[in-house]
Amino acid sequence: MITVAGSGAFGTALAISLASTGTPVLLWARDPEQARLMQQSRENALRLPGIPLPDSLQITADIGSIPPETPVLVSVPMQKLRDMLIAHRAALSGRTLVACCKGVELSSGLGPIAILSDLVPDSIPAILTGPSFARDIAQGLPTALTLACAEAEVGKSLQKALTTPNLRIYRTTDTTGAELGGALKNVIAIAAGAVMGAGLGESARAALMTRGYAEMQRMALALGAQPETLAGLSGFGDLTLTCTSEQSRNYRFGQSLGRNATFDPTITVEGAATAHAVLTRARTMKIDMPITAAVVALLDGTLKLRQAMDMLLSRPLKEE
Ligand SMILES: NC(=O)C1=CN([C@@H]2O[C@H](COP(=O)(O)OP(=O)(O)OC[C@H]3O[C@@H](n4cnc5c(N)ncnc54)[C@H](OP(=O)(O)O)[C@@H]3O)[C@@H](O)[C@H]2O)C=CC1
Ligand SMILES: O=C(CO)COP(=O)(O)O
Repeated sequence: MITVAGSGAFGTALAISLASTGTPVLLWARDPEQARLMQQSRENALRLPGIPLPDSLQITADIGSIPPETPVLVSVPMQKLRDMLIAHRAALSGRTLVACCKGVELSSGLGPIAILSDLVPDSIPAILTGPSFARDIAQGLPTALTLACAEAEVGKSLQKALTTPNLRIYRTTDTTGAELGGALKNVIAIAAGAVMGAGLGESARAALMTRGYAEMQRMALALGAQPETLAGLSGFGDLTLTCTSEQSRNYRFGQSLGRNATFDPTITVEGAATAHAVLTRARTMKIDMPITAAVVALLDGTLKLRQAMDMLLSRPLKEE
């Protein structure tokens, strides 16, 4: 039995994918009414409408019903992870916990692995990340993700348990690289969306993605990540997906910034809070992250898009 805690788009998609092989899967939704509706209608009409839930997928609002010692995929937005763990740590203790979120916590500057370790110290923390849209996974389209766990044997067993015919899992012990790749690419995706929304062109986007990747590497390597992890699915792979697709909420949010348009505040946009958290950390560590700084200035309204671009373009010329 595998449990997914969090019935958003990604949690539901992972639960559908795992259950599609016949594996018993429990999906926990915090809202009893939503759980009842999903169990009855066999659909997550709120987050993944139109995709049926397989028979071996059961929905519950009772987190205490998760069988002991089985792994739990924790799939809530990054800025909600702490509250969720505090509320439910008794039910989650003593097991492998796989964070399925991308970001850096604004209040602490920590990533999901450190938060899991702090709040549920008797758990084994891991992270599942990489290029994938929830709808693609739920529809059974081919997808590859990275599973990072510092305990190599636990990582191997999770890799096996989470692989399906359409979902190929690679593993690493580099949790720092995996979580930073997934967090930082969302900030660059906002910038890429802004550039495209403002009509600055695909050449500008390619430049931004490449220099954004350089920026991601500077921060991640300084924090101990392996360069191969950044070059893999969780870094370069997810950067590519998120900066080039309107399926991405971070990208669409960036587009709306570029167009000076409004964006539905209820939509999860991980890169916004993460940009602020990362810039604070970068300043303390004296790491140059001009694109992240430009995104923060756009978000805070201290620069307009054209001014942010001028700031990036007028930086001193240097070697690549
Ligand atoms: N969507 C995607 O394509 C992908 C998403 N991800 C990552 O997955 C993570 C989750 O995103 P996603 O599923 O899309 O988000 P959604 O916005 O679709 O859903 C968020 C879910 O989190 C739940 N939630 C929020 N706060 C809490 C809380 N305190 N306790 C319990 N549950 C809570 C919400 O419940 P409620 O409905 O009751 O508010 C909702 O079910 C993000 O970090 C994202 O980057 C990764 C890859 C792909
Ligand atoms: O992380 C994702 C793709 O890998 C999903 O991106 P968004 O959160 O921008 O929709």
